[in-house]
Amino acid sequence: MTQSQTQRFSFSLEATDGKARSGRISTPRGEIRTPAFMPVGTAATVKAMMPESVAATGADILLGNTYHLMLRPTAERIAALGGLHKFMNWDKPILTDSGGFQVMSLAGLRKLSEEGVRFASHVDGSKHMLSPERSMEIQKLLGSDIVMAFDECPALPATEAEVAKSMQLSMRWAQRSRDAFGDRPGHALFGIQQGGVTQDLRAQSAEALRAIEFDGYAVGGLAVGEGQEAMFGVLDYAPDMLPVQKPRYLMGVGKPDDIVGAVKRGIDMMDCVLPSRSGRTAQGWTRRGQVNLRNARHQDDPRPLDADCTCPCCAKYSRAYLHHVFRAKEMIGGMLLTWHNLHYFQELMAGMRAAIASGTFDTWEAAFQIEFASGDI
Ligand SMILES: Nc1cc(N)c2c(=O)[nH][nH]c(=O)c2c1
Ligand SMILES: [Zn+2]
Repeated sequence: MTQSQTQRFSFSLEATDGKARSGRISTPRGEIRTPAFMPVGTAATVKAMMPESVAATGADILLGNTYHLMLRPTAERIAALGGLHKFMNWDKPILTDSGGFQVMSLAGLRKLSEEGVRFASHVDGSKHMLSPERSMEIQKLLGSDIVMAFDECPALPATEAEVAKSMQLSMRWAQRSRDAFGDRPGHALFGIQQGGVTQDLRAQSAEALRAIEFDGYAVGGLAVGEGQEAMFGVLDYAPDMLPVQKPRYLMGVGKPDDIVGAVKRGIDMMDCVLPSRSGRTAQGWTRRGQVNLRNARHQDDPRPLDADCTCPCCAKYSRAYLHHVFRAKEMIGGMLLTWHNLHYFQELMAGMRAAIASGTFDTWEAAFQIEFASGDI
């Protein structure tokens, strides 16, 4: 039986180097090499990219947003059309978030209660209810391979008492998510650790999640404006509170240096809109830092964005061309630069996986930090 025909969800830890880990997640729809970066496919598309192009960048898995898909075209319609993989022509693994985070950040008229969140759609104002049970139902209808528990991520600033109350609600919702998810061979349910920047609350959350038992564990409540130093401060201890043999997923991260720092601290999976959102706004990410292609300095530059990059954008198009098409508001600008950014993020992950496997992560990281900070682009 080939790996892709496995009927179970499993994680094998293959190498460690300090706290950094490399491994493989096996799912019925294929393997996920870790550490892994997940492009965000919000409304059943990674914006400006064909699915084949997303796969060509090296992505083994992508993320779908439950909040957006439940509102439009609805989970029931996607299920009737064969599920999210068929609907968006992506046959590799998909992780869906629970919708809770986006309801609180995007929806109108939100009312939070023990039951869940009542809200008005940002699309048409229609009224909806999202609960642990409804979130599990939606993610099952979508057919996602990795389902996220329904949680509440407190907005900053928040007092420790508010963070504690929110975390305790999320742990009750985690149990309800587990109960509603049921037994679905080949599909995984991940719990989400909360607790803000308070170590004791993080420990209480980890203990509660371990008692419920999940197939993987996310570190939530970060990348919400706390800043890199505070985020790393939490990551210095929070991943260690989670089961060693299960995947650890840091939600919503991040810039390349955030990602490297998270992997260094034991994170296996991440997702972020940054590379695709940046690609549409003329912001290129490279091994030597970030570059704004709308800047006039590029208008006569025949060089590729990154001469060391093997993506189709850098292979065939100049900075001058990218500058022009962004200035002219041509669609191809976003297409090319999104492809480059996603390619670079996957190259970053591949570099870390190889460095961890060969026990040279510290050397690799030191070289990354010097080059990334150089700004020589
Ligand atoms: N930065 C974050 C991004 C996210 N999508 C989430 C989430 O979906 N749930 N819970 C979280 O704490 C969270 C944090
Ligand atoms: Zn490139």
